[in-house]
Order: sequence, then C-alpha cells, then structure tokens
Amino acid sequence: MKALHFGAGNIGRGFIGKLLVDAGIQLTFADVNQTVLDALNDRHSYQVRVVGEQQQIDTVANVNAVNSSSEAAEDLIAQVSLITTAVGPVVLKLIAPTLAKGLAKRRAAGNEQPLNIIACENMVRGTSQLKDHLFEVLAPEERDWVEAHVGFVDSAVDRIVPPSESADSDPLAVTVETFSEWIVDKTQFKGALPAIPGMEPTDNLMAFVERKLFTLNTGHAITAWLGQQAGHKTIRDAILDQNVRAVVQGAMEESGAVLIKRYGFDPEKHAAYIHKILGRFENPYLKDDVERVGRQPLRKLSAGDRLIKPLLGTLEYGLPHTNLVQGIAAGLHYHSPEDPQAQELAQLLAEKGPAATLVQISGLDAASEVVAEVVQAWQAQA
Ligand SMILES: NC(=O)c1ccc[n+]([C@@H]2O[C@H](COP(=O)([O-])OP(=O)(O)OC[C@H]3O[C@@H](n4cnc5c(N)ncnc54)[C@H](O)[C@@H]3O)[C@@H](O)[C@H]2O)c1
Ligand SMILES: O=P(O)(O)OC[C@@H](O)[C@@H](O)[C@H](O)[C@H](O)CO
Repeated sequence: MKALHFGAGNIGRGFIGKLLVDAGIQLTFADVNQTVLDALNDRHSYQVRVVGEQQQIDTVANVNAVNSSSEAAEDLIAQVSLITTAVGPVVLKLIAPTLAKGLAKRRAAGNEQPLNIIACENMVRGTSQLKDHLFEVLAPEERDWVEAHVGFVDSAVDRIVPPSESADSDPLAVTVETFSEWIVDKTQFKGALPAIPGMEPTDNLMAFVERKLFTLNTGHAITAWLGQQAGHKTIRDAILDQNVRAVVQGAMEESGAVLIKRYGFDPEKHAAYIHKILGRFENPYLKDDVERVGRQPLRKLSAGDRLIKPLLGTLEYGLPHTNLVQGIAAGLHYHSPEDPQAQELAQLLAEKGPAATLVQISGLDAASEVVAEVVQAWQAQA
C-alpha cells in the first residue's frame, strides 16, 4: 500500500507518518519546506524520540518527499490509496488545487481503486472542510467521479509534539510524548478499512472530536494564555502555577459538563480523562512553549473552536462557565510579535475595544450577558 502525507512537520513526522510506516505502508511526504524535503530525500529516514518515564528512539525508514504543489505530488495522488494531512487548518485550502489536479489525473488514468483522504488537524470535521475546498476548485465534470471513488474521512488526532530542541542541528529531529490517539470515522471510508495499528475506527466520531478538542485543547490554550500573563515560558511551568491550574481545570470541567450532557460520557471516566491531560501538560521531558500552544488566537477564539463552542454549550444547558470566561479573556490578552493573528487581534482591540472585538471574532451576540462577563474579566486581568 502507498500513501502520501501532506505536512512533514511535528505531527506529520512524529505521529501520522510514523504510524503509516510502522504499518508497512510506502510513504511519501509532501511539504513546502525545502530544507525538510532535501533532508528526507537525502536520508530517506529519520528518528522519533518518544519521551516519558521510559524513553525510546524509533527509526522511520524508506520514506521519500516531494514538493506539495509539484507534478510529482499530483502523480502520487493518481496512484496512492491513502492521503493524510497535518498542515494546519489554514493550509487545507492551499493544498486543494494540487488535490484537484491529482484526482483529475487519477480519473484520466482509469485508476478505479478506492482512495481515502484523512485530514489530521485540530478542528471539527477537518476532512469535510478540505472536501469543500477541493470541490470549490474541482472541474464540475470530475465531481461525480470523485464522490464515487474517494472517501473523505474525518478524524480526531491527539499527541503533544512541540518542535524538537534539536531542530537547529537536525531538521528531521522530532520528540513526542508517549500518549497517542488517532480516531477515524469508519462510516466515511471507500473500500475496505486499511489495517493500520494505532488508527481506531468509530461510528461516533463527533463525540471523540469534541471530547479531545474541547477538553485537551481548551485547557491547553488557557494554560498558554494565562501562563503568558503570569510570565511563564513553558506549558509545564504554567500548569504548575496553582492560579493558572485552577482556571484550566475549572474550564475543562465546565466544558466536560457540556460533553457529558451532550454525549453521555461517564462523569467519573471524564474526570479521569481531565486528570490525565493535566499530567500530560506537566510532562517534564517535553519543552512546549506557550507561544506554540497559544498561537493563532483568532482561530482559537472563533465560533466552532475550543473556547466559544463549549461556552455556547454551557449557555444552551444553563451550566456554569466562569472559568471558560476567564480563558476567553486571557485569549484576548495574548500577544506575540511573531504571530500575525496576535498582531491582528491587538489592532482590533486598539480600534474597537474588547466587546466589539470579541463579537467580531467569536460571533457571540453583542447584547448578551456573556460578552459583558468576558469584558469584565478582560479588564480585571489587564
Ligand atoms: N503538534 C501537536 O502537538 C499537534 C497535535 C495534534 C494535532 N496537531 C495538528 O496537526 C497540524 C500540524 O501541526 P504541527 O504541530 O505538526 O505543525 P508544523 O508546523 O510542525 O507542521 C506543519 C507542516 O506543514 C507544512 N506545510 C505548510 N504549508 C504546506 C503546504 N502548502 N503543503 C504541504 N505542507 C505544508 C510545513 O512546512 C510544516 O512542515 C495542525 O492542524 C495541528 O493543530 C498538532
Ligand atoms: O495545534 P493548535 O494550534 O490547534 O493547538 C496547539 C496545541 O494545543 C495542540 O497542538 C496540542 O499539542 C495537540 O492538539 C495535542 O494533541
């Protein structure tokens, strides 16, 4: 079996690429970073440091790489039976034209074998969003064929992979935590489910996507944003700060109450899930900067993402949301000279003030009580 994976970054190399190669799949990465492409094509292998109480170094071998918008990438799309991505939500739109050209070549070549595409991004139903981008650029005469032959499989992906501390000396170095979880929607595959140990099929994906995004990523973002305010550089230092931890845990519990009500999760098991996540944030073997985890605040504060969607759930069910409000206020305070979204946020705040900025980013109702609550928390944090 052959696969093409878009995005040879931290999750691409450290999680999805490794699982595919471990399953005996012949893997090619597609990326735009020439240094990474050259290193992959030079060495055809790289090492993954798995860190925890026990540490191990695994070698991922026999891999190749192509430029993401090249004809070589299109030709592979025409041949492979699996395409995965870990490029970041904003890049999905950028890879759609290459996908469209590759799928047109596949059809022209008469390749009727099923192809499955799985986006492994931190977003709800990312593959479905990639499909929307693809259909915007796909020629109308290709659409029925693509619907019939290509499975667009949504997934939830969980493994903390910060940039490696050795990245300066080795562009392929990658350090990952021991924990990993990749859950895919088995109802969306075309043809037989590929046998990939570590890929878990479910017919209840939304529950798992929301459980992950609205627990781990909710708590992670708040740890980063409040951590930055308190002067911490890393997620570990931030979560060991009892003031930060209390809000993070409180927000995960508030979001958890929504998830329990919506999906019927067992409350005790959900409490254990939160407890385990707090331990993962504390991992002494990983150096994860608050800037990585707090990045792109406009995306993280948007309507369907990790703060606002759980907040809306608490409003829907009449549940407490004090800590989520603190987290959202902290997101509005997030600053980073390197991050264009943080720059845009600062400009919005300067021009419009906190209430109008929040309403614009999150889609919350300007007249709602909760907007006033966030503004009050924002002022208190200043
Ligand atoms: N790192 C984590 O802990 C983690 C965990 C779960 C999910 N995720 C999600 O995985 C995705 C990737 O995150 P990451 O941490 O690996 O980021 P990353 O920046 O390390 O990797 C992204 C890769 O995509 C490449 N890229 C950019 N534009 C491209 C294009 N047009 N075509 C092909 N490749 C392109 C970049 O060069 C880079 O190698 C994000 O959606 C993230 O939310 C990350
Ligand atoms: O990748 P983002 O920017 O959506 O979120 C930052 C982190 O919370 C995220 O990458 C986590 O490390 C990951 O989701 C763990 O599975």
